[in-house]
Amino acid sequence: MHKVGFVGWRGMVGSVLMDRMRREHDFADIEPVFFSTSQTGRPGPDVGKPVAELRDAHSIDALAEMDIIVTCQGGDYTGAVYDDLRRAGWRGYWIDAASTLRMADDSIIVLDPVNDGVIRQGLHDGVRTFVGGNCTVSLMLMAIGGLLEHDLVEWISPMTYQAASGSGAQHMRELLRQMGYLHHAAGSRLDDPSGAILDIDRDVSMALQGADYPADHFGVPLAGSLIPWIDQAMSSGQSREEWKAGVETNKILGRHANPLPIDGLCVRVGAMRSHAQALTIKLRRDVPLADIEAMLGEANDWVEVVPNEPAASQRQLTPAAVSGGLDIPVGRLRKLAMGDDYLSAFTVGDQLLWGAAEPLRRMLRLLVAD
Ligand SMILES: NC(=O)C1=CN([C@@H]2O[C@H](COP(=O)(O)OP(=O)(O)OC[C@H]3O[C@@H](n4cnc5c(N)ncnc54)[C@H](OP(=O)(O)O)[C@@H]3O)[C@@H](O)[C@H]2O)C=CC1
Ligand SMILES: N[C@@H](CC(=O)OP(=O)(O)O)C(=O)O
Repeated sequence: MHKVGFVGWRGMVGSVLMDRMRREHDFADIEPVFFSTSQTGRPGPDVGKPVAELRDAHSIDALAEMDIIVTCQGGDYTGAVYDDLRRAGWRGYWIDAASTLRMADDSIIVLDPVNDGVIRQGLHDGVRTFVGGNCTVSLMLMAIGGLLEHDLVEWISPMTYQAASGSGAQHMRELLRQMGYLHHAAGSRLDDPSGAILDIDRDVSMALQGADYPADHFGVPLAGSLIPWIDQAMSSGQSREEWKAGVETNKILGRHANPLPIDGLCVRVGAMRSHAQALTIKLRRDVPLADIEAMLGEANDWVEVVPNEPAASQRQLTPAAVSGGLDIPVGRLRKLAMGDDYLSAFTVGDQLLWGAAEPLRRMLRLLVAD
């Protein structure tokens, strides 16, 4: 049985991964060993079988005993141990949620419903480092994999609406505090439907702009507003999150020689969990909408084509509808006024599942099954 070390299992992505693995009975087929950067010696989690106490996640010797390491601990941790572990001669498989190693020459970005062939070729070639993709990239590819499979895409411009959960647990808490703060600013006037809305609006606007607005983590208001920048600035004028869309998509698809142009804007909105994105897709040729819908729906077991109708869009194409599940709805499909080879799409997915934990879980299963 493979000895599998887990690091970062109690964080947000890690907890979702543990939950999925328990549900799918994945622990039955491995010998799990749990590590911590802060709680060495404490009891391990309940995974339905006895596990040893937590080991030190910074001990290269302890890590080197593993056949496979799965880490959801974050980029700083990967940066702190990965090179030392490899230099110590470790030849095991490293499966990582962090972005640190994504663009390394000797790593593969995993999203097997889209790039199973790339992953299997990599395994055959001796690749030992497998990294989950950026959440919006993975969710976009799950949604429009059908068009890419049929080589129908000339370029894509994604405009994202990313949830607070993409920034981590403390940011989710802060979003709720911000919502509560604004509700409090409106006060009991909310109970009077005939009251003057502009009075409420004035006080809420003052609260939004006031010095006491709770924004320690985001730095600026998210509830009642939005944030049109995610991650660091690049010299290209893109945010790093926007840069990832192009480079990661092309690496996932194995399109090194002939990369697809993919570029747009990434925006944080006041959704709790689950990212949405609007896509403008330039097709290589005019294809009837019914054919496009059929290709999208057949691409994998999780994508669901939503009819371009008000009620279905409002009910099914929202963060609230998909959070906690693996479904990837895609809708608002129509040809744009620019021409019949311009397609619009809107898609949403739980970024902690297909956007983070699920591709790692499936990579682990692939290694264990081999
Ligand atoms: N959030 C997201 O949507 C996505 C995140 N990722 C990537 O995944 C990695 C991990 O992200 P995320 O899960 O958000 O990180 P978290 O901050 O939720 O967890 C990381 C680690 O923090 C430590 N920790 C300290 N205090 C607590 C606490 N009170 N509860 C739980 N853990 C605590 C734990 O380590 P220990 O047990 O060692 O103390 C934990 O493993 C990052 O590289 C991120 O970029 C990738 C895709 C999406
Ligand atoms: N940056 C994403 C979450 C994330 O962690 O992305 P990455 O794994 O590419 O760093 C967000 O803020 O929504």
